[in-house]
Amino acid sequence: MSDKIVEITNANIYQGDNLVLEDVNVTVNKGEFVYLVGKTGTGKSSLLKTLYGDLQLKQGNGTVVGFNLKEMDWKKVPFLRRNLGVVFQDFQLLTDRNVNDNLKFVLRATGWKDEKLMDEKIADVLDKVGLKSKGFKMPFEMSGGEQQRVDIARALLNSPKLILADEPTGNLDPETSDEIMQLLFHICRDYGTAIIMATHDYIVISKYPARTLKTERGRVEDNATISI
Ligand SMILES: Nc1ncnc2c1ncn2[C@@H]1O[C@H](COP(=O)(O)OP(=O)(O)OP(=O)(O)O)[C@@H](O)[C@H]1O
Repeated sequence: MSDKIVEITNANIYQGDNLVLEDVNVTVNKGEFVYLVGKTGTGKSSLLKTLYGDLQLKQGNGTVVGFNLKEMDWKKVPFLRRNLGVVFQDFQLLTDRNVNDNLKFVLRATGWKDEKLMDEKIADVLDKVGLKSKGFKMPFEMSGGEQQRVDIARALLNSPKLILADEPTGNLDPETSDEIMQLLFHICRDYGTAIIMATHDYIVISKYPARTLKTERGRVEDNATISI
């Protein structure tokens, strides 16, 4: 695979019959951190959904972590998902089981079988997000920031080259947001993981500046200047 983790060219992105984004051209390289901003309803989630195979790319071309979105047989979407990590605002942890079992559930669902290897992998990702001793906690016993760390740990399980994060600090107070941003930048810098993060939080962007894509008037503007 080249250093291009995402390459979208001349893409039109639809929700049903509605054209949401026109002539999208975006390339993201290995280890790059990219923000995705834009007013509510301008297509940030639609773009992310296209990248993780939740919305079919009908027009234009797109490659994500080596998968061709246009020619991809939809049975291959699970394979695409195994090669990228997705982090959401609302954590989406299974509430009936502890952190270890949440992570094991994902490993099993993505084809892992060896218990020892799974336990090692879980210990590794929890260590990476600073939750080494928290594997036996239930989600409801954890703060919002800790739950978001578990969500990030889950995204790291299959050593993805790309993490897509949809407003990962949306439910967090400023201090906890800061910690999550430091963690995401650390993952990006130290493991070479490309990260695309949709956000409305311009304070976060000003504190942690990076390339910014903006959805506006049906287009994606690259390296947009944003005003706070
Ligand atoms: N499942 C759907 N079916 C039909 N239209 C949809 C669907 N999801 C979103 N849309 C429409 O597509 C457009 C883009 O929505 P999208 O969720 O991508 O915007 P967004 O920028 O992510 O918004 P937000 O910041 O509120 O999350 C909106 O007009 C929305 O109403």
